Amino acid sequence: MATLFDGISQQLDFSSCGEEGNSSENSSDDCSPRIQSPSSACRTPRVQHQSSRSNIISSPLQCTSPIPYAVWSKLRLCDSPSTPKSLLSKSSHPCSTSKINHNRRTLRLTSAAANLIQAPSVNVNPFTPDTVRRNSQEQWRNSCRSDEDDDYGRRLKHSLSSSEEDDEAFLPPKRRAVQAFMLSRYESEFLELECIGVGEFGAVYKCVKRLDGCLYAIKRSRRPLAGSANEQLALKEVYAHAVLGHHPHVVRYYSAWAEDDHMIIQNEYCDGGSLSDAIVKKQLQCELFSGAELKDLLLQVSMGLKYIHSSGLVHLDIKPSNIFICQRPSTTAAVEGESEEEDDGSTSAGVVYKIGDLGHVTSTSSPQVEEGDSRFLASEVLHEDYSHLPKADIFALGLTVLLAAGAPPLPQNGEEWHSLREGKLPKLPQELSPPLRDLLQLLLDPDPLKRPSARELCKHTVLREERTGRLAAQLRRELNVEKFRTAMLEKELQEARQAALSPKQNLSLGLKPPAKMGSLPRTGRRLVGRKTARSMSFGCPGYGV
Ligand SMILES: Nc1ncnc2c1ncn2[C@@H]1O[C@H](COP(=O)(O)OP(=O)(O)OP(=O)(O)O)[C@@H](O)[C@H]1O
Ligand SMILES: [Mg+2]
Repeated sequence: MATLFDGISQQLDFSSCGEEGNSSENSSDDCSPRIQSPSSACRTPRVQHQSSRSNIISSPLQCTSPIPYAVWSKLRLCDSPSTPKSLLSKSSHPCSTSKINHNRRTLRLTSAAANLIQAPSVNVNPFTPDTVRRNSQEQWRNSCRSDEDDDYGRRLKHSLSSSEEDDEAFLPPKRRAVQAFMLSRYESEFLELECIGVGEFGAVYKCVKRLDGCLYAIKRSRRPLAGSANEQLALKEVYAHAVLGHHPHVVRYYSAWAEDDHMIIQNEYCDGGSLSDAIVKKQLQCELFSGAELKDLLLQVSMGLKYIHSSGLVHLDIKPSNIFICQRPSTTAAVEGESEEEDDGSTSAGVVYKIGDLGHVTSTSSPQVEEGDSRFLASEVLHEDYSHLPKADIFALGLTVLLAAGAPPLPQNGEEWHSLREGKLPKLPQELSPPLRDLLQLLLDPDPLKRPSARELCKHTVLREERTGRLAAQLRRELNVEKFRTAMLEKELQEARQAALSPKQNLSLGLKPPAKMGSLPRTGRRLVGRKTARSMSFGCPGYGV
């Protein structure tokens, strides 16, 4: 088995993706202005052998237990008693009907055969907001065009011809024929639109799911996983997502599976990119996050952390490139799932921050610490004191907010690194309000016990005052509307009383009886045809009949 993987890994060439040697040194969390075109920087690492190894991973009860090699092996479909057989039998069907013989030449795809393996087209979800659909349409068209241009067939042809020798060495001809006509789950279920990011662990692609027509972020491990440290990280990420469930400030997880010895994770697509991207963008525009925006960021991420910590887990890799942004339409009400205590739904900036990249998550009770980015590492964790791990996340959050406030790139080690851990804040290009500055100072306190917990941050007056002010303004507006409505009702009531006193007089004058009390139209309430659907059948100009 090991030899087979060696063979396969040699064929999976990611060197053109700009991913090799992507250490934290050149990671985007430096937030130094640099423009990177992800699509040019990373060409899609296509799976060259579309093997039957594809499986959904179930989360174990103990999410941070060590994962032995044997567990990973079980994830492979070839070894699984159920899925592989069904997949293989499905995939072998077109092979047997098209009578592919095992001669090397006939393995090359004819256009007819390429049609057989054509991936299904993409459904359009009628519930997708128009803006999302419009933005994606162009990308879909481009992707479809390249598919139509036989790009996919060409890729498969190439993969088949370039890997023939390896196939010869490792696979019996019959299986090779079956594999040639297998579509990976990734290819058959998703249409890849673009590469949106490359991290230490994997590359992330913006994809549309063919079935539901919605956008997803699909993360694919860069290197084959078997037996590697990445295997642990990949599984940790999946376990953590599965255990955590849904929270508005944690990137939502949909599914994960192993494919060709690579882990694939399907997550919610965050249309605003990462906080790191947002910081770079601001720098390029010579702008800074305002005090209110910084407080909003701090509060929202604290809410996500509060949820993670209350589940007995810690993130251990909080940094700008692991915080994602979703643009929230201004009309949207409270974020689903947030309690009133936490969020009144009046987020000023119209963005929702979400914690993502759960590859370093571990449990607080039996921690297995895989240190994250050293620039954000709390001193106590470096010294292997794991007794206050949630406070390490708070420390990293403090540095993250400082970067958003315009702090220079963080040191990886050396004197400056230590000085930050002694509570010396870096110089900022803007003057923060004293309460916010003091709060950030507290987040970076060398003593983890002095740092506030995520729960405390969620209730902190410095962070909540913005929201409280906005909430008060909103309540004032609503109160004015209600006052106006009451005044109208009182007027109506007065008219009704008058009419009741002299009904005969009204009749003799030919006046209509007054409207019933309380008949004042309320917002969004229809008085006529309430039970029927709205229609425009009056031939009004401007409306199609
Ligand atoms: N859900 C998402 N929505 C939008 N963009 C995303 C999403 N997930 C990841 N990205 C983009 O991909 C980049 C890398 O993602 P991620 O942090 O999950 O990978 P990683 O390999 O674990 O990174 P690292 O270990 O360097 O932190 C992010 O910085 C971001 O630009
Ligand atoms: Mg990351």
